[in-house]
Amino acid sequence: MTETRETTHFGEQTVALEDKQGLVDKVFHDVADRYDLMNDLMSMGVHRLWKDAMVAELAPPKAGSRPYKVLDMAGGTGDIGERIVNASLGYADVIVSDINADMLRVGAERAKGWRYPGQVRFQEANAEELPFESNSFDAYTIAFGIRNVPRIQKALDEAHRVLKRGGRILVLEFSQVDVPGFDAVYSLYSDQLIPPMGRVVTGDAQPYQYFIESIRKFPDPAEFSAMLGQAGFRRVKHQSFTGNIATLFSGWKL
Ligand SMILES: C[S@@+](CC[C@H](N)C(=O)[O-])C[C@H]1O[C@@H](n2cnc3c(N)ncnc32)[C@H](O)[C@@H]1O
Repeated sequence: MTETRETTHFGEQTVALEDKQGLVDKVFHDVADRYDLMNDLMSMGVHRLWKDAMVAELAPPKAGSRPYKVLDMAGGTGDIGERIVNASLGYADVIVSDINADMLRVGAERAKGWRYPGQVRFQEANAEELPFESNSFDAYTIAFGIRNVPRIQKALDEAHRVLKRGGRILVLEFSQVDVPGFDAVYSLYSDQLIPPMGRVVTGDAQPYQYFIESIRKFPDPAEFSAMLGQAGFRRVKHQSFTGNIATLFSGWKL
């Protein structure tokens, strides 16, 4: 009898579901030290505007009678965590959590120069199995992280579990560009320029080949919104940025 193993995609490749995380971890291990520089180069700095827009949508409080706790999952080098704390003028308590210790190491180093370094904690964790108590966070954010997680639905279920009632999830992710005219230019840029740029900056084109391919495999906004609904989130909505290059999803645990 032949055993059938569950498969998924790693970029354009089909891989066993249990192998994907190791492959993803290697990608981010390889690029960790150059990750922030590459983000600026690849997006020509625009990722900063999308991240600012995400944090503006969250609008974290600047004061209150109890702590405002945020889990920034797949938080990598801490861009979102820093922005949330700054937007709250140091009031928010943020855990930047990621499965990759190298990304967190770079983040912790960067945090030494931040305005409110004491308000951000870095903690290694897998989005699929969070080591946090149920009903413990006011907000859960994840930027450009969810498409890398092998079992996306499991991660969304976990996000719902750890949020308090009344808590909010925000997911920022790349999407398929389908604006006539712009889609061809964007495809050309993604396929022809980003991997070679990755080779020059990080010494390896492969991780950036994976980044491009993984964007193409990510569910479209309607499908992903349905997954948020399946996890229990309500009032799910999304907005697109820069000709649909990125999409911000929002949902509430009611
Ligand atoms: C493209 S980076 C995004 C980093 C950061 N949020 C940002 O916007 O710059 C994706 C991150 O997802 C993390 N990641 C991948 N799989 C994960 C998982 N199962 N659990 C937690 N983090 C994961 C990677 O280690 C990586 O740091």
